[in-house]
Amino acid sequence: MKLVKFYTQEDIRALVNKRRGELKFGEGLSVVSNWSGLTERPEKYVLLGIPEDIGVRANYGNPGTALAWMDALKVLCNIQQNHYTHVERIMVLGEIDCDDEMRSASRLSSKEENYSEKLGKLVSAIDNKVSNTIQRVVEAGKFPIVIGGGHNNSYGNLKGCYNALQKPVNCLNFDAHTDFRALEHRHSGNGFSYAFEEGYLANYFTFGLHRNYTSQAVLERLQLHVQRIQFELFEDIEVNKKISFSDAAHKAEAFICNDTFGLELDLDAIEDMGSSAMTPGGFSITEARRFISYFSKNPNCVYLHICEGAPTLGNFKTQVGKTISFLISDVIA
Ligand SMILES: N=CN[C@@H](CCC(=O)O)C(=O)O
Repeated sequence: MKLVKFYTQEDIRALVNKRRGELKFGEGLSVVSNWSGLTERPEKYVLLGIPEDIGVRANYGNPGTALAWMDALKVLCNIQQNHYTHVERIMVLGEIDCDDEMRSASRLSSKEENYSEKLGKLVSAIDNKVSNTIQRVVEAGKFPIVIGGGHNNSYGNLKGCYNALQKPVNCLNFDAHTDFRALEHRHSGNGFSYAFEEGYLANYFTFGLHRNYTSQAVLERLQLHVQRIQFELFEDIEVNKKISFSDAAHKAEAFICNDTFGLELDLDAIEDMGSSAMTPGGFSITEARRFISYFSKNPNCVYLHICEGAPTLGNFKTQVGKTISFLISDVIA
């Protein structure tokens, strides 16, 4: 099983639009071309893409998340390299090899019997690749920045951390949805419920949950585990103003950040962002940047996953990659 397609320096340089007198980020961005030696590398952050949308399709959502990674990398390679952007802190690993699964998914007809379950099996195959890869990166003492892909990949991130660290980890999720759906076939709506059920996820906090898109069944499931699962509604933060953004963030921090945790951001939490579940009412890009910038710098944070971006679904195709690139640069700055 091939886990990762490692990128070469030439792959990265080919994405740069050179301009005389300027140094673009991609001109200084280093790559790691195999697993050996990762531990010795000086860069803390390891960038990795997951070009798949099978999890979203298996969750009856709109496809398109497979394209977010390359769009984001292209934009990142063309931001400026200067003393604020710190290219020396990050390296590119490459992408999870999803080719076989994407090919198999494209051969399935949505009309055929057990279509979603068949997609779910392909999602499980990607889960294995993601968890093995994250395990290796975390074991090397590095901080993975993972660009999805669907939110199904939260499961592989958490399992990989569990295997590397030999303990369940907490998770802080900036998201309109809990993705704590039923333990049916694997898809983008049950990454956290599966990780919780299988013991990889300890405490879980969803920041900015949309009340209109959370079923009563999910709310009751969360309530069963109130000691370990909490959320703050988007409406209470931004509409009713029952709690300020910073008080809600501090509540999440107290619940999650006193132990090892993963940080997840679903782009569908951001207003008008191209994503499977795009919303006209959500957080601003600047709020998302402030959140990720703050929490990713906590010493207990072990990875960041930015997911569900679907450039072709948005009003502004180029803005998904640019938003992801802002978020990556906020982490390393
Ligand atoms: N990861 C996203 N999950 C959401 C969104 C589904 C959708 O695409 O509409 C969910 O399952 O509710």
